[in-house]
Amino acid sequence: HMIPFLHLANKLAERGHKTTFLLPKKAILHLASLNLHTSLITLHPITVPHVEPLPPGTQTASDIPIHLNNHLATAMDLTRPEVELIIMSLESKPNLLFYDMAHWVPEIASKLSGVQTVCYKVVCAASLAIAIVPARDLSRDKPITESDLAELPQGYPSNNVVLRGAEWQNLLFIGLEFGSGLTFYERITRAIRSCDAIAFRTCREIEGSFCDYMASQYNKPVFLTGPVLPEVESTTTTPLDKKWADWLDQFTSRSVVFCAFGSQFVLEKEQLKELLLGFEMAGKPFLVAVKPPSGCASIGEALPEGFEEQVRERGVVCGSWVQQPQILAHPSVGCFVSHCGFGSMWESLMSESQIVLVPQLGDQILNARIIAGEMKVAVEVERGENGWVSKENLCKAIKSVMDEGSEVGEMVKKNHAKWRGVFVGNDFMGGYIDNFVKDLEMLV
Ligand SMILES: O=c1ccn([C@@H]2O[C@H](COP(=O)(O)OP(=O)(O)O[C@H]3OC[C@@H](O)[C@H](O)[C@H]3O)[C@@H](O)[C@H]2O)c(=O)[nH]1
Repeated sequence: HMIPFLHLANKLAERGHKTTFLLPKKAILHLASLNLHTSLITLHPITVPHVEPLPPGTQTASDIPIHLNNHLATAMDLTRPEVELIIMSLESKPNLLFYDMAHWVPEIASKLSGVQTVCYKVVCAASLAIAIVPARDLSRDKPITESDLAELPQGYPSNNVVLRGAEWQNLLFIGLEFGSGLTFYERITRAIRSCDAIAFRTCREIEGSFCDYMASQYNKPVFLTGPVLPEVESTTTTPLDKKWADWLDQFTSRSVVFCAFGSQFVLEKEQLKELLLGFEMAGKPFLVAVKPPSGCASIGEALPEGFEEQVRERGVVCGSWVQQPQILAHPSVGCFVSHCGFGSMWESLMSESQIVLVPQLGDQILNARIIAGEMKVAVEVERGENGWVSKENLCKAIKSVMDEGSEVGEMVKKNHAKWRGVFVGNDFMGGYIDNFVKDLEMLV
């Protein structure tokens, strides 16, 4: 979630505003190149205390498997004294404090008169509206079941942007502990209830009704920042590494399939193998950048036998971080196979690639319902009954958007071009940020 906060700081800096951004040291190393206004944005380190059973040195969610995030939230809560000290010692008193899950930030703000707080949400508004609203009575003494969730909260504004059948299991985690004795539901509702304004990284054009629902549920103003993405071609952005630029350059326009699944999700080894066979089967050049699967120290251990030999001329599998926005902007890339994390969703919508979705977590499934189901700009890969994504289904989805003359491919391409025209035209993003700044000025 730190990347979109930094993108927002860049947009505020373009308009002359200063930000001090508190984040773990490791994240500073990773994100420093995204800071486009070093004179106005200070990346200030905080120390993440060790909490058992986290591996020593854990600093961010991408360091650990997702089931340990609960303990990382506890570690985050333990940074409170340091965060408070840093805020109190800033040269000039801030006007605004932005936070996400650190529900205690407004208590710090209350010690400084006239400081307003904004709870900034960088997942789709629908994912909060469907699960984390007062209309749901998810108090602790009642364990949450799939059937509790499957009943939509009263007034939820859609029958399409929903989960179906076993997909509801993906939301059961909201009833589990998420740091310092709070459930995820309690943490997020507390964080939202205590802010002065809620902000979403979304736009009215696709999520207006969900934002209105959140405003009425929490009785708070809701501000929208729009997608908040840097201009990839900008001279201030780091260019794509030569290694990848050279590799992509050898292929024809829009012929390469690129796959990435975000900063958190770790696949099972057998599922990754199956997906890789699906890429091979689709017959297009491909670049897959995913974390090594669970139980594997390196991506090499997870490759099907003889795979590297077989795909040598046209396929690469990389087990580390690549520059996703720059890769998506490369003219050889024609298809993005994505987990549909909210950041990747926006980056794919702004790109000219066809979009194939393999959503994993609850919010990603809702994002997929929005962009594949409602906007019809993407294709979601069909899963088997047990949740398995077969090589045949992945191959089918890729071919449906990449093969010349495919009706589905033509349809999503046309719809995507229409929406892309909205998002990149008429200073759409700039307009959202200008309005957001006006909203903030009214708040302070
Ligand atoms: O190799 C990579 C992988 C990812 N990235 C970048 O990392 C970001 C990933 O963000 P996403 O929101 O797509 O996905 P994450 O899985 O990391 O996010 C998390 O927060 C947002 C939620 O919607 C997701 O469900 C949650 O997993 C993107 O900006 C992407 O460009 C890289 O630059 N290189």
